[in-house]
Amino acid sequence: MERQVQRLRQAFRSGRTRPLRFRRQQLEALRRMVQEREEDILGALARDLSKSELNAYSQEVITVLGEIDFVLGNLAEWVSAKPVKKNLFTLLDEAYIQPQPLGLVLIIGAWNYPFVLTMQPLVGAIAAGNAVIVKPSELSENTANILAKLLPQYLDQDLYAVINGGVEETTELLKQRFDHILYTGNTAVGKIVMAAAAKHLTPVTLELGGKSPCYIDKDCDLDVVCRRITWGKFMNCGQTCIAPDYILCEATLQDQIVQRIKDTVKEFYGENIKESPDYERIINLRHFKRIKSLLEGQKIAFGGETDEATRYIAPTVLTNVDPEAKVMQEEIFGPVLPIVPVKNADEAIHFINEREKPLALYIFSHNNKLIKQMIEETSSGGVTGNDVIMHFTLNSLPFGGVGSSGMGAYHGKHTFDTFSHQRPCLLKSLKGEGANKLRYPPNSQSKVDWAKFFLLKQFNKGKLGFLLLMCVAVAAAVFVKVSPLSVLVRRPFLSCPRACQARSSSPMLGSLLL
Ligand SMILES: NC(=O)c1ccc[n+]([C@@H]2O[C@H](COP(=O)([O-])OP(=O)(O)OC[C@H]3O[C@@H](n4cnc5c(N)ncnc54)[C@H](O)[C@@H]3O)[C@@H](O)[C@H]2O)c1
Ligand SMILES: CCCCCCCCCCCCCCCCCC=O
Repeated sequence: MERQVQRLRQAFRSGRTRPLRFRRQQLEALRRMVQEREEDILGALARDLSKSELNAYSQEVITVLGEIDFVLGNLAEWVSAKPVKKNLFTLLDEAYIQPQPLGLVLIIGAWNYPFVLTMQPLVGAIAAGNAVIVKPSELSENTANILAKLLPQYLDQDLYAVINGGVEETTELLKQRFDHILYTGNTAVGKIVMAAAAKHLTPVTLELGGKSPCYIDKDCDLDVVCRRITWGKFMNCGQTCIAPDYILCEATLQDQIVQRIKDTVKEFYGENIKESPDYERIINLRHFKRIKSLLEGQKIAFGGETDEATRYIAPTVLTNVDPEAKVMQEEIFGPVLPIVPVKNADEAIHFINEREKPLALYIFSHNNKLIKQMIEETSSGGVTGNDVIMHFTLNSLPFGGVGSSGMGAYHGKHTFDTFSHQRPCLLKSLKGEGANKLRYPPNSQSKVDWAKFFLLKQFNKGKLGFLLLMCVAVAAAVFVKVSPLSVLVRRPFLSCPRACQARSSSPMLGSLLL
């Protein structure tokens, strides 16, 4: 593994990833891979998660293709130097920010959306000019294997690699030095990743999880609210990082919510949910048993059916759930939706703020002021008002967590920035040395006074006008001193009373002028 890491790092040092043309070529090749091998990719997702081709395409493949197109359309602008505002000391200099690749980066993916959660970060890492190692989750082994097979067929093998494996291999990999690690997975492992990265001072982006609350205000259209919640909660059999984990609402709304979700489940998945191609399965027996155990002692309003042989758990809603119940102590990450009654929005805000910062927060209300108040008075990785999940799909929004739900963010240009060093550049001339006398020893009160004048923002309009005039004078003085045309202007300028006045007010400034 160490040799593989060194090989990629050497390839990065060749500088091959820096030209825009190369990066575009690799992204176009990645797009070709997704298009040409769509069947293989969809087949792997079906075997891993029982995802239908339509769901796998609309939830994962389309996101990756859209990201590639978006990045290709903007990359030339992103990689360009960005001129910045200057101050009086740098007026004649060139000042800009140059985005540069970090080097060799590591992307560790999770199993629930195994294609998009590895490929979407990869798009940005390539766009930023890095060499990349992708470590897919071993739990979605079919997708991991197809990535290991396909990526080398399309991308530069010296610069982009897939390393498969589980805890042991990932632990070994984390001993290596990377220039950035983007990890997607649970919070406990996120801490392991961060600890390993700290040994090399490697920056990390941690895309973690948590219990995403969903507050339903009494002033809303419950039919619409319950449709949207049903869609986002039971997509991928509830195995979505930003699925609404639990509902907070007034107790009087519970029965209406239960009935509407029940009706919507029937509309979405039919009478026999098990037969629906749109309803997936739990990833493995461990998670199946974990989720099933959360039902113990709970009042099941509807659902609750399970089948261990096929790892099926029916869409399930629990009512009057005790905040201390087991189902409220861990991220559910499955098709179980607890309802926890609260008196009002204020109590909901208090409930949310008493717990770890979630990855997402959802608020449903006709009252936009209330939605803004809840956003203002809580914290979460992201928010969607009057819907769920959808902030994930807008790549102008940085997608990430806060607190125990993660750090850093990606999607769109945010991925490019995550995998870039924004290098500040100031290019000066060797001319105009006179102006530097102000900063050279020996220091003096007048130098400090001038420094304060030039650098502190205590100007008033009069001072600013005088200052600009002085700048013109300094520029003219420099011109007079250095330009061959000075013979045409020296005589009148030298007789200028202001230059003499300035010289008397400060020997420093005077010497700058002449
Ligand atoms: N924020 C996001 O974008 C996002 C997306 C998907 C999932 N998630 C979160 O991920 C969690 C579910 O994923 P998961 O953790 O079950 O996925 P997982 O089991 O696939 O683990 C994620 C990655 O961590 C590696 N890993 C696991 N244990 C490790 C260890 N001890 N040392 C080193 N590496 C290890 C795995 O090999 C895998 O590549 C949930 O909390 C979910 O909310 C977050
Ligand atoms: C006509 C087709 C309609 C297209 C549907 C548009 C919305 C699709 C949204 C899918 C989003 C998938 C969520 C992935 C979350 C991954 C991170 C957490 O696990």
